[in-house]
Amino acid sequence: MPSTRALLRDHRRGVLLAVALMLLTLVAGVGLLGVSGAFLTGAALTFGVLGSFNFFTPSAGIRGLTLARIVSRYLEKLLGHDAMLRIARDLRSWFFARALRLSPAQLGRLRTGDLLARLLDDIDAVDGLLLRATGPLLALLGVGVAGLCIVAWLHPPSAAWLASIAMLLVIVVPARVAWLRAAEETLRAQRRAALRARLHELYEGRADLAALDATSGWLARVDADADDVATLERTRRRRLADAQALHGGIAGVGLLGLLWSVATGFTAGALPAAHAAAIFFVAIGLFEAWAGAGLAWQALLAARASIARLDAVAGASPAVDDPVQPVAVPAHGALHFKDVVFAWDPDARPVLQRLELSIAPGERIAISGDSGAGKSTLTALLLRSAEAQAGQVTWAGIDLRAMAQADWYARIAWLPQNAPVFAGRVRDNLAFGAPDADDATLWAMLAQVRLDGWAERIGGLDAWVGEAGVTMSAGQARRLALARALLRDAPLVVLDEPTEGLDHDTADALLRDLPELLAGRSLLLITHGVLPDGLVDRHLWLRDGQLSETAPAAAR
Ligand SMILES: Nc1ncnc2c1ncn2[C@@H]1O[C@H](COP(=O)(O)OP(=O)(O)OP(=O)(O)O)[C@@H](O)[C@H]1O
Repeated sequence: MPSTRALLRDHRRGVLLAVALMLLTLVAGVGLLGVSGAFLTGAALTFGVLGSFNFFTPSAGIRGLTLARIVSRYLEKLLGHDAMLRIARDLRSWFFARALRLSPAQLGRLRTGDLLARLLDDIDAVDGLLLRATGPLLALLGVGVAGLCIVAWLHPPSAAWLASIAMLLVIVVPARVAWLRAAEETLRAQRRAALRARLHELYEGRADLAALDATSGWLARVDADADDVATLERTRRRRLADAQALHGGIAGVGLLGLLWSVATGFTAGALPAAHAAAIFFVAIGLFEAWAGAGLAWQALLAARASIARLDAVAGASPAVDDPVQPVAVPAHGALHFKDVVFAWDPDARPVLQRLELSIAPGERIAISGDSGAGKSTLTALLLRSAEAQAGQVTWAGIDLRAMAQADWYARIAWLPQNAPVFAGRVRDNLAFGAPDADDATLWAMLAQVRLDGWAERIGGLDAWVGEAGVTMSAGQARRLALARALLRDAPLVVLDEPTEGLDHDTADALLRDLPELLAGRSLLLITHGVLPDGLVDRHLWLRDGQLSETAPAAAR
């Protein structure tokens, strides 16, 4: 799906139906006014001369138009909301899926709150584009053309006057609310996103901000952001109110002119009284309907600004893409980094420089190195969230770039540095690793990571753990994430600092148990710690972008 507009086009049938009903409602409303006006005037003028006025045709018309208006309004709301909700649903899942293709580094350039604003505010502005903006504008045009045709048929001079007033409204109203305001709408969307991002960061960092006594400073920034948004909203509302006032003024003058025009026609004998009244009331109906144009213009502008924001994320090319015809990924194999060069920034010094690494099936390797040496970068290449500028990474002799990402992930059990604990049951947190594992397997794994006592205490596999593991210690959260990774039946296990947050004895015991937990699978262990004898076959050190078997003097 290439763009937001393309997705909207997919819903055109439902939207067109709703817009047609919108038009029918407007036409019925304006027609009702015209026919009622003509009917009452005709009836009043023939009062007492029964039989000289046809009551039946207009009263049937009134009943028909009233009914048509009620039914079409009901159906318009029903179908319109249905179409809008479908668009919102599809837009959200489409945007989410498109954003997920981007690498963590690409997404990391956006603030989470900004991403959230795109997912909520911008999609809110766009899902109603067709039914709050373009649809109403088309319907207003349609009812205008229909009304003018009827008036032209009854009395051409009045139609000419009405058309001139309509032209004036078409120029004045958008000029006040919409013309040259695109940049302001973009700014408004950005400010709203900034406010949401600031609030999100306040929530996420609330404990640190409180501990540093910085909450009030942060709240002041939230207030400043909120003021910015409020100022822009006020300006927008003022413009809309101005446009409505202009509309009211022009419509008033238009109606006076029209009164004069129909009165002249009537006195000249060119226009029957009932027709004069019909023209006058049709014009009232049209002006009332056209009063909605300002809001529709504003909605159109806001939606366009939001479409640009959505497409900026959804249209971005992922740093790493799947090949057109992916190669099947063998279930077992050796992993090779061959002559790999990688820099996060093309102008910066490469983090990895002609790096060589091979892990044979079942081999266990540890990699250590100073902070910032490039250990996580190495796992990023392994996980294909970044692409090497030179050299290649292969599995069973096949370049990872020839594989579909999802197929390759099926071969890896990965424990990242900041592995999350999800709000849910203990069972849910483990099930990501092995959706089909039975309770006995889950308990056995909990015992192996020494979490069985904790799980029993809190109520077993169905006990609830709070978001981000708030009900757990850091070490428990780490072990739960480790259990999740180890439960995954994959030939290559990649553990980034598995013992971080654990006390020395627990860490040591866990590492000693690791060979048994691996059960013959390959291991790439990133660690700063001291390893028990026999855990790994080779311990490598990452320095200056290359791996060596020689430990730095400080580590010996
Ligand atoms: N997404 C990124 N964008 C730009 N630079 C990055 C990115 N990730 C890491 N770097 C840079 O690459 C270098 C290596 O970082 P990396 O995280 O791989 O080190 P590390 O060895 O894992 O460190 P630590 O032991 O502290 O986790 C650092 O200089 C870091 O600033």
